Amino acid sequence: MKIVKFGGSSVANAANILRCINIVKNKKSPVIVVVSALGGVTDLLQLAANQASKKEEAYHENYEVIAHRHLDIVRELIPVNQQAGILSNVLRKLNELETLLQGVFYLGELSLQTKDVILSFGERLSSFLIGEVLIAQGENCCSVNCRELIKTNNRFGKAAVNFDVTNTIIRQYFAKNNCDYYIVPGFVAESEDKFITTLGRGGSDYTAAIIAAALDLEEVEIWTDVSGIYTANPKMVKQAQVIENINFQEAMELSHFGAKVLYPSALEPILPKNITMLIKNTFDPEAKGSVVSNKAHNEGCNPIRGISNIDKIALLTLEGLGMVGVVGIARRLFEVLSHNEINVIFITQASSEHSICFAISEGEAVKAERLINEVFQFEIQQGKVKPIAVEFDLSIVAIVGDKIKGHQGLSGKMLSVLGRNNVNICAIAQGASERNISVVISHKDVKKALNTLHEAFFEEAVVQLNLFVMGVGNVGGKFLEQIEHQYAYLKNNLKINVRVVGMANSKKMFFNEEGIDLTDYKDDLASGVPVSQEAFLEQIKVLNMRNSVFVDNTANTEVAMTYASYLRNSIAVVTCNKVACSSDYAYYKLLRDLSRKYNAPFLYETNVGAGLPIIDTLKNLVASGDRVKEIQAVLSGSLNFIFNNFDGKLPFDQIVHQAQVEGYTEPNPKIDLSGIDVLRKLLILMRESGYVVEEKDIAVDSFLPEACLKAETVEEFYQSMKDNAAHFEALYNKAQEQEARLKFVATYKDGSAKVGLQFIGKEHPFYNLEGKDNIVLFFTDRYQEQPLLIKGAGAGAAVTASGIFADVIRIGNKLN
Ligand SMILES: NC(=O)C1=CN([C@@H]2O[C@H](COP(=O)(O)OP(=O)(O)OC[C@H]3O[C@@H](n4cnc5c(N)ncnc54)[C@H](O)[C@@H]3O)[C@@H](O)[C@H]2O)C=CC1
Ligand SMILES: N[C@@H](CC=O)C(=O)O
Repeated sequence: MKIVKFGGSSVANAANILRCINIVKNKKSPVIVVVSALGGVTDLLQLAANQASKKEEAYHENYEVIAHRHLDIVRELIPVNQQAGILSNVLRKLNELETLLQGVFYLGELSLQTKDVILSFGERLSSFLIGEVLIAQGENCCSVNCRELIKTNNRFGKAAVNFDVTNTIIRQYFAKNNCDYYIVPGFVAESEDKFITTLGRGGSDYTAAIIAAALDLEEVEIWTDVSGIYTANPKMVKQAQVIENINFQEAMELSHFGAKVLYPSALEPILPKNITMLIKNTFDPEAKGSVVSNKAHNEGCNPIRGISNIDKIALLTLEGLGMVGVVGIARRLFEVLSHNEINVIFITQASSEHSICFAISEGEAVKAERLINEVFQFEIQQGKVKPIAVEFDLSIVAIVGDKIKGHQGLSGKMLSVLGRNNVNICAIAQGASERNISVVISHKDVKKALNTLHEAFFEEAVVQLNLFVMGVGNVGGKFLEQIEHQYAYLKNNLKINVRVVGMANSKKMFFNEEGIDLTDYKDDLASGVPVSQEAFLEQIKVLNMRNSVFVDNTANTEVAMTYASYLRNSIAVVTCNKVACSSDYAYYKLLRDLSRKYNAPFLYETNVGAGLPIIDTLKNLVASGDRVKEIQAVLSGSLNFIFNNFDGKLPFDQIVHQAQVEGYTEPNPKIDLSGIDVLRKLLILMRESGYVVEEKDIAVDSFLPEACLKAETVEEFYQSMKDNAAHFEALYNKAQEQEARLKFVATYKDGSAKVGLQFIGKEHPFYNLEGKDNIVLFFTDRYQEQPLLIKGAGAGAAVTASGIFADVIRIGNKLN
């Protein structure tokens, strides 16, 4: 004999019922088929009953929906010539239901006992219909009256089964009947006083388990709408996988903590008898499913079997100095909850006994608050205990596994991955069984927490980075191109999965939680919504994704001023925009402090020398105790390019334009030519060397004529260069006369810093600096005679983008 149980979604409509019948008929008979109510009907019955008890006429509309759903199934699945008798039976049951609801409406009262009768109609109707469909198909099928089979006490709503009586009745029933199929309504039972009772949440699974245990069957099949118990809720975690084998305790723990595939009560009868439970998908019968058994599973070495969550939780804290060492506080607290049937999901108590903290379902929090404050009224008046504190909008997330107890560092790992992603933990508990570690967190963080933990415990090999890219121009565009090109390499070789989730330019912003397709992001971006810095950050906060990185590829001050908000939300910042690090020292310091405080990387390697490893090298020098005493550098790729190419033949402004077209200048080339860009870079190098300096501490010796300096727009700037062509020619000629080359040099020595154009002679190491190259010489305590020298291409979209890319990979490597 076999036993299978179909959940509500499996029997939600005619098509699904036929699927179930197909599954059943593929099994060797006899088969006991336990069914739930049609999907959604129990909720509708509950709603209608509540509405009726509040004298809301709307209950009738819900009743009508219930009636039609069942009548439709008769019409769709029973041949017309056989419908009459079945329809009249269904209508009789529906009339009974309607009369009951009317009674509740007139009385304005709904007892638990009446509610059980109303709810029982769901399973009674579904089982009757499914039995009749099988009979109509010519099968030898018995419809079992579950009230005769399962006997309980009178605790309506969640009756306790009398196993002695029930087991005997079940054995006798199946011994004396000889059907191929037995259709049993789940969830419903009868008290010894002959009242209808129900078995509580997950009652149909429980019914199947009770029958399987009574008959000593080998296995119970639970057919549902998912392919088994997953490592996490697959609706929240895309990478969740089915757990093919799991033991009873782990399954119990996971289901207690919200894995809704089965309810812990369903395991109780089968656990002592070692009956296996198989969880299968009605909509994918070929999928393997999950086997729940009493076997220990040692395959692999992952001590965590799954991660689950319970939402809509409230956390209540009773605290006060008057609690310390006083016997009976906990008893009084939990007694009042128990007397009022308030289920406690999670408890933790500080060893100081100064407070007890526990979690219950949010819907019961207001009632619990009132009851507890009444119980402790005296202590509260005396100031010994504070009125109970209630926090709403919380969830519990638990990691579960039998082998947790044998592994060190799992709670540390759990807390650190959550902390790194800015998930605040309100309370922590590790069950005495050490089979789970659970934390209470804000509901808004649940998805992120589940994904982060899943990544850490199940996908350790690959870390996911979620990028939000501001600025997709010259540099930003190349950056996206490089990501697209390197995506597979990063995933396969570095185990970093880079996904661009949001992007913006100065007009529009666009988000796609699944990752933007970088092959044609331009259309997506054009279809986006108007950008604002606040809205961009807000959307990132709403998405609340793990390992989020904000990448600034603009030259914009407003954008630079948002970094603090990102870091405060534990969102890493990578930037090639020099404005933030060269603004007030206080802001630069704040950003570095926030980065440390919120464990959110703040990386800006490309601020000096584009893709050259200048800042990282400097950081390492300083961190290892070296001291920078002198800096000599050519830090402008565009100016180096311009003076290398200006030979007095082509006008100066045309060479500048060429540098801009090649992508070496700032969006506004005046920033380069006025020396501001180089000043910013020197300022950043000095700050990275440990000096507290401001912009005003660096002297700028500009080579631009007054008119160029006064130009307000890019067009005006070009015009002014054209107008002053003679000035630039004169500079060139003077250099020629001195057999020198023009280089825009940045220097720092003995507390004095300056930037300006210099005539560099042949003997100088800067003389042969080619194209758009940069060079920097660091004279330090350790590099006294021979400076540390870094040289190479210092401007250009591709090299800059690769510098930004390197910063992003640094973040990924740190997480891996
Ligand atoms: N070109 C180079 O060699 C190097 C450039 N950089 C830096 O790269 C940054 C970008 O330079 P390019 O790509 O050449 O500039 P670009 O002008 O080509 O691109 C700037 C992008 O930022 C966007 N943007 C501007 N203001 C914005 C705002 N308020 N909100 C949203 N988006 C905004 C623009 O729409 C555009 O997509 C600059 O900060 C520059 O200093 C750094 C190192 C080297
Ligand atoms: N405009 C800059 C580019 C890099 O910062 C330069 O010319 O060096």
